[in-house]
Amino acid sequence: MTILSALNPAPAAASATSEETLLQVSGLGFRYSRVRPWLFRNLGFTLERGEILSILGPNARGKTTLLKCLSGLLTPREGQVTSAAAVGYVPQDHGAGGTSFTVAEMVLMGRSRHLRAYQTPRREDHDAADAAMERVGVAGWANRPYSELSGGQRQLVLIARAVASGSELLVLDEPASALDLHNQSRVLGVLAGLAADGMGVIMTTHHPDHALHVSRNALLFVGSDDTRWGPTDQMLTSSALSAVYGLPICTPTVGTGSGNRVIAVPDFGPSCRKDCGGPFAAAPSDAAPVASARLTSAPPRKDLS
Ligand SMILES: Nc1ncnc2c1ncn2[C@@H]1O[C@H](COP(=O)(O)OP(=O)(O)OP(=O)(O)O)[C@@H](O)[C@H]1O
Repeated sequence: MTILSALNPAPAAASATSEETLLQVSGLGFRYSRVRPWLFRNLGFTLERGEILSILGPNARGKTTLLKCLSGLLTPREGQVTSAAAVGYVPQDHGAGGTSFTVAEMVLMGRSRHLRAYQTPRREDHDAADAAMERVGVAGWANRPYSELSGGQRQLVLIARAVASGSELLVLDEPASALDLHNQSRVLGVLAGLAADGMGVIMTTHHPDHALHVSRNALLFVGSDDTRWGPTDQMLTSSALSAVYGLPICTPTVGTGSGNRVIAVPDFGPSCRKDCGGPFAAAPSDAAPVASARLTSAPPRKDLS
C-alpha cells in the first residue's frame, strides 16, 4: 500500500475500506499557493476494484488538479491519498507533439517504470505491451505512426500504454473529450471492460451521460465548498446537475437499443431549438422545424460500438 502524501493531519474521517479497496482518500485539500484559493478541501472517498468513478464539475474547478493529486503528480497540501495499486495516468492532451514513434513504441513506453535508466526493454516488456494493445483493441495499428492517428485512436493508445505499465488503477482526464459518438462509445466500452476485469478507473468528464452509463460512483463539484460523492444515480440528479452547470437540466429515462437508461438533457436557453419535442419544449422557435421525437418514446437504436 502506497501513501502518496500526508502533509497535514486528515480532517475528514476516511471511508471504511476492505480488501477490495484500491484507493482511499481522506481530508484531501489543495491550492496552488498560499495566496491562491483552495480548489478543494476535506475530500474523502474510496474506490474499489472493478469500479469506475466519474468526476464532474465546471471548468477550472479543480478536476485535473485532483487527478494529479491522486496520481502523485502533485502533492496535496492537506490530507492523504492511499493507493493499493500502481496508478496509470492518462492525460487530457493526446497531441502527437511531432513524435515519430509507432503505436507499438508508444505503448512500450508504458513499461519504463519497470526498467533501469538506459535499459533496453526485455521480452516480458514487449509481451506486456502486446497484451495491452490486444486488450484495448489497438493491436492492428501497432506499426502505424502515432502522429497519423485520429484523436480517438490516440486516446485508446494512451489507455493501452497505461495498461501496459501494469497499473491496476487508471486515472484518466476527460478520456472522451473531442471524440465522436462512435469513439466515445468505444472508449467507454474499453474502460467498462477493464473495470469488469477488476481494475479501478477514475475519469473526469463533462458528459453526465457517460457517468450515468458506466460509473458506479460519482464525485461532483457543486459549489466552491460543496463537493459530493456517492452512487452515480443518486449524485447526478436534475437538481444537482442544474446547480453544477448553472442551467436547468432534466434527467429523463429514454428507451435505447440496449434498454431504458437515464440521460441528462440541458436547456441551453434562448438558443435552444424548442421544436425538438424535448423536456423544455414550450416557446415557438425561429429555427426551421426538425422531426419531433419525444425523449421518452425514442425508438430503439443500434449500439454504436
Ligand atoms: N500549475 C498551476 N499553477 C497555478 N494555477 C493552476 C495551475 N494549474 C491549474 N491552475 C488553476 O487551477 C484551477 C483549476 O484547474 P484545473 O485544470 O484543475 O481545472 P479543471 O476542473 O480540470 O478544468 P477543465 O474542466 O476546464 O479542464 C484553474 O483556475 C487553473 O487556472
